[in-house]
Amino acid sequence: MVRPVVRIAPNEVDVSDRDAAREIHRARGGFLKSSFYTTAGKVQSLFSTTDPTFHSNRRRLLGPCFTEASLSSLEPVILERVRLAVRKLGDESKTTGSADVLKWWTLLAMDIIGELSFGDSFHLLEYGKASSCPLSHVAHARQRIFAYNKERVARYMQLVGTNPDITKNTLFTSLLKDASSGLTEFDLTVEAQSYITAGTDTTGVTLTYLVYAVCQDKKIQDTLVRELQSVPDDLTHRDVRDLPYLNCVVEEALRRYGAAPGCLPRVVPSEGATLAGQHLRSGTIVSTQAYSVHRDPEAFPNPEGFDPSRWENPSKKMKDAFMAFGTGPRGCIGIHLARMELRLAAALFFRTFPNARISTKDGMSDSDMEENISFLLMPKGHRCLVEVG
Ligand code: HEM
Repeated sequence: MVRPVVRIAPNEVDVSDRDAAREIHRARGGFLKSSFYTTAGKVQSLFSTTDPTFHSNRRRLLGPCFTEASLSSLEPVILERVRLAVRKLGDESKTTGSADVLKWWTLLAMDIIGELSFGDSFHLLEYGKASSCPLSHVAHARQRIFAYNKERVARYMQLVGTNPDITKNTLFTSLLKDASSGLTEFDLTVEAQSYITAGTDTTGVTLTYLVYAVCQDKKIQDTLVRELQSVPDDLTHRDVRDLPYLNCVVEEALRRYGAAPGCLPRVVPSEGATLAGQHLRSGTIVSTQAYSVHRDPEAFPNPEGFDPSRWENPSKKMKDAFMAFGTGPRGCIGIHLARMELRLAAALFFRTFPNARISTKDGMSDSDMEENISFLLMPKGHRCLVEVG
């Protein structure tokens, strides 16, 4: 029997029960983010803050920028980047015999979030790599990156100030035009930086495993390709948003390979709590993980399998157990953006390359795709080579 509450440190338990997970993450449940999220220098962002008042104020300001309606005005930018990524990986496959989808999807996600934040992409897809631009040493050069992003935010703020009508829309445009938002250049830089961190590898890696999993199963690939034949070559999000099988593939990729499967630590509130029948003292750290909840065999029979058809008619148990984007008020603000990117990129990829297959060139094998999980998921080999010809 799987135990739903397991002690993993003197003051920390892992919780894998889906109802307990909902209880921990629900609105006004009182389980705040733990100090795990506190950043060096204690600069607070929507993502990192542990203060519920700061969080609800910031979410109220930033949330409306991420609705499906707001994102639809940004779709041309996203679509242009997705088309470029698919073209570039096709070119790479033609020239070298295979293309690394992990690389291209990561550059794609970073370019998109850069352009949506600053009104200008990082142009990483044009470079074909991240190492020749100032964002290369993410772990070692936080301050340099912050200064770089601050300058880009300042440039964009100046543009909005001098020429509001012809300035490209970004995620921040409405906030900049509304002086009452009170967000400063510093605040916007902090948020943009956290979007880049939260929205790049997550989307790039999920998309990579989606391609990998579909290419592993001919029946799934054929079904998806057949459905995509109904949409035009110059497809837009409207053409693919409600495609039933594509959406099943995206949901199953998020369930099985969502790139944030690790612990989301929270603190038990002052009155203590009983979770899955276990009483926990105030201050205990409780961590849920999508990894285990997504493998609950009661909700997802044959949980290790990749089976998009399970989403054709999802049960309440499945919906309750799904937490690829977290859940509740601290759930992912980028959920609609991520789903839009996943649908567009998966659709355009399999529409353009219906015969795509995982390469065996340069020693590429399933062991490259073994799942390395810390907070995020990353394929062990840091690559996923495909042949698309
Ligand atoms: C497939 C892609 C993505 C996955 C799997 C994902 C997953 C998650 C998860 C699990 C959380 C909750 C984290 C926690 O409780 O510790 C979260 C929060 C967040 N995500 Fe995402 N994310 C994705 C894409 C994005 C994108 C594209 C953005 C771009 C802005 C983004 C921005 C954020 C932010 C700012 C938060 C914090 C929200 C808050 O606390 O109010 N994510 N995401």
